[in-house]
Amino acid sequence: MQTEPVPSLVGREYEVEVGPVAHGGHCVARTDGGQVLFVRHALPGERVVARVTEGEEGARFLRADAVRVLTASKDRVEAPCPYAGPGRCGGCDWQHAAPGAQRRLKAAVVAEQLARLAGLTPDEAGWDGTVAPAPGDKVAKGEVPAWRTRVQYAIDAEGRAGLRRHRSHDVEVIDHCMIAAPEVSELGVETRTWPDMATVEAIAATGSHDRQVILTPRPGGRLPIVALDRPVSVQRIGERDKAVHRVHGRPFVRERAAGRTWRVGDGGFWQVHPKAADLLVEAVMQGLMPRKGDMALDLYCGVGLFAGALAERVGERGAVLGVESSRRAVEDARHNLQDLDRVRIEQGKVEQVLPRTGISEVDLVVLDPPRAGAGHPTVRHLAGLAPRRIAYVACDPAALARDLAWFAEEGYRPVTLRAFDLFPMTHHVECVAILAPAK
Ligand SMILES: C[S@@+](CC[C@H](N)C(=O)[O-])C[C@H]1O[C@@H](n2cnc3c(N)ncnc32)[C@H](O)[C@@H]1O
Repeated sequence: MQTEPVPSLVGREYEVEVGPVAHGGHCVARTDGGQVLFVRHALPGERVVARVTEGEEGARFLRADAVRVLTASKDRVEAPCPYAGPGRCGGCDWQHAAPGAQRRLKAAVVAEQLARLAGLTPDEAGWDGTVAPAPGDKVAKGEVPAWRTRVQYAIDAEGRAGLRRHRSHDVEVIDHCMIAAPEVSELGVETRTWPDMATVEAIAATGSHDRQVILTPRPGGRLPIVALDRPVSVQRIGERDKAVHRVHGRPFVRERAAGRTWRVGDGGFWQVHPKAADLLVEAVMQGLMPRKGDMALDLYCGVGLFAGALAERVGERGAVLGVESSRRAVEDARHNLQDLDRVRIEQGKVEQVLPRTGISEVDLVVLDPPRAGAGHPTVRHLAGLAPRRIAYVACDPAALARDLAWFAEEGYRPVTLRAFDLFPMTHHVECVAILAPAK
């Protein structure tokens, strides 16, 4: 039996009242017929014409862009970036919101996720309900902090650099990204052509003069001849094997944070905002209050940032075990922390490594998982180790809230929660929750 195709609603326009902001940065609205719309480029309380970008009749929800604002929110500003707006660059989704409003929207999302997925009010989570700007970021209306120390440019068919459009492979060609750090813009990726490249990533390390450009050729692309305006390290990722070939310079950058230098190789995780690493280490250490002789875990440790800060505090009698799945990051972590005898780094997935360590008790845990969160088995295992405190660093408030619900089941509750705006002009937010036994 043949089924009728469901009619697409792409391109259909609806005049709607815009409701609250949701996880993912869009606002929620409803059509007269009751269908839910996730609207980008809108703000809560506005009346807009929303044009559907994805979805069909009867779908659980439709995605849409606000293409005309009929009644504007007082939080609306003219987008400072010429590439922002419906159908344009997918990088910044909140260029049209005043900086203070962006942080209030992020706070609303965190509060909603905590309530819905963990059953916690801000008070119960030990949170003052605010999102703090990163130190030194411009926060006045119309000002844009240039915070991105790592930018991955997509290259179009004509070899021009740009950024991807929202939920699309199309490239919005740009001549300047306003949120890119000046040291990234100075690399000149946007001002030259890259005929055989699929992506070009530009990295400007914080606190050192290291710069790196990582080239990923199109299938069959030539080994590029790279003549950038300044000497930088250039890598080329092999098309088939994903192996990295050094074209020029070093295969890593050195970042400075928490009083140490960190080697970070290609593809290795490092916080993008230049103030983030220091800020998060400070928040984690303030919350954990490590003591001499403590045994600590740094899970999802990357190149060893929190393990290093912990090791210096737990001293000779203490010990730190870091766990990280990326082989390259583990090599870097071991290199970065080689002067600290009491640190060990295990390579593998946290959920697999933890059960086989044989450790039955720890004092402190740092947990900094990717967007998916840690998950119930890891949370259960950690609670079984009876730590005095756990610091959970979260780039996704939904994953944090889900894991907090598991922690509650296992007898741990948040004592403090802080939220930071480490991704201005976008909907992303970073949280640090400190957990302790509920008693
Ligand atoms: C958000 S980063 C945190 C890195 C580090 N804590 C930092 O601040 O620089 C998450 C890290 O977890 C690693 N990772 C992802 N899934 C993992 C897993 N299942 N087990 C262990 N590490 C994992 C990633 O390679 C990445 O380095």
